[in-house]
Amino acid sequence: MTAPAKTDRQPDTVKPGSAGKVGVLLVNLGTPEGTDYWPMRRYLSEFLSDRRVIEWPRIVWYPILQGIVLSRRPKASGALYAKIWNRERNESPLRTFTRAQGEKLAAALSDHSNVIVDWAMRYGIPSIETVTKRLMDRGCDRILLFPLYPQYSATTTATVNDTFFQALMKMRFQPAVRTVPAYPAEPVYIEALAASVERHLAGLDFEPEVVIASYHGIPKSYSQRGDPYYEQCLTTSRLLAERLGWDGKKLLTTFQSRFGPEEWLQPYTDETVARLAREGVKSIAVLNPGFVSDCLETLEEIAVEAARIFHEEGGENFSHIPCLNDSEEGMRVIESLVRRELSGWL
Ligand SMILES: C=CC1=C(C)c2cc3[nH]c(cc4nc(cc5[nH]c(cc1n2)c(C)c5CCC(=O)O)C(CCC(=O)O)=C4C)c(C)c3C=C
Ligand SMILES: [Fe+2]
Ligand SMILES: [Fe+2]
Repeated sequence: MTAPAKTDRQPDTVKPGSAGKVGVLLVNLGTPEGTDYWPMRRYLSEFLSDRRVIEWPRIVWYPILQGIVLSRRPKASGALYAKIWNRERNESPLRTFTRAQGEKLAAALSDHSNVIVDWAMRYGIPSIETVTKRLMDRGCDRILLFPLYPQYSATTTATVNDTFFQALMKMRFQPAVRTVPAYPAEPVYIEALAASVERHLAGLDFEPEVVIASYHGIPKSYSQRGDPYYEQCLTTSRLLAERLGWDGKKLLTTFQSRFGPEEWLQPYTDETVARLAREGVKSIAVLNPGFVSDCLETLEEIAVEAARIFHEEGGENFSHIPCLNDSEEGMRVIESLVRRELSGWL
């Protein structure tokens, strides 16, 4: 009898499939590790080097990024992050909420012992690659990737997907994958937004004359070249207004957080807030339907800065309506989308 032939084939280091588990990977934008110059610079550098975010030719953009933006912005942005920092945990609110969403989703799916939930950040840590490998090391041979953006944009959803697939490109033995699509018109999302607005307004001691749905902006040129983000924001606002029984004068749609010299989606939130106050509107409320979690852009730019502008221009009552975060309604949205997209895998 001859001995079996020796082979030089080695098993892959990462072995999906050993336990037949299903991973759910929640991904949000990202956040700095601290508010000082260097952590801020590292974060902004990774973020603003992303070609999905800044589409300018590298030969034009890199000298501006390295020479101007990364010498000034880390300090300025760091001071803003410091205003909203979660000092108890020494981290940004975006990280705190994303972790809570992961933990609550894991608890909600505990009826399925083969599901593992984890979370990652597109910029900063934990990175998508690290957490994808961790899920596979824990036995996941299937992964559902959930970019936490209700409206699709190449600047957000696509760059999360790209980064996930880039991590997979390095693997010989890949897991099976699915991605959760954007959900601008999902009834469970519209209902959650409406319920959160109704509850928040019921707790105020004033009735806002106008409510603003303020979304993060993108350059107008991206929209003109086919990014569906603008239309998806308008869809969410239209369905929310219909559900609340409001007309287009009661619920306005605006865009915030513009960056750089280009024109961004309009109308701008800061200009709208100032105009309303100058026109004699005394009471407004602002919600951020495009943000799954409260973060710098909602807690500072809206709840602090937009409120300051409104008061400075003669407005009297301003209220920021929190994002869905890890609230019961917010978790209902995340859980129901995950359950739907896992169908056939559970
Ligand atoms: C420079 C271009 C930017 C584009 C395009 C952009 C799109 C975009 N961003 C979000 C969500 C978030 N952005 C956040 C912060 C943030 N965004 C930009 C720039 C662009 N965003 C910068 C430079 C920063 C950092 C802060 C600053 O220096 O101003 C955040 C908050 C992160 C946190 O830790 O709190 C979120 C969330 C969306 C949804 C979007 C396009 C649809
Ligand atoms: Fe942004
Ligand atoms: Fe901002």
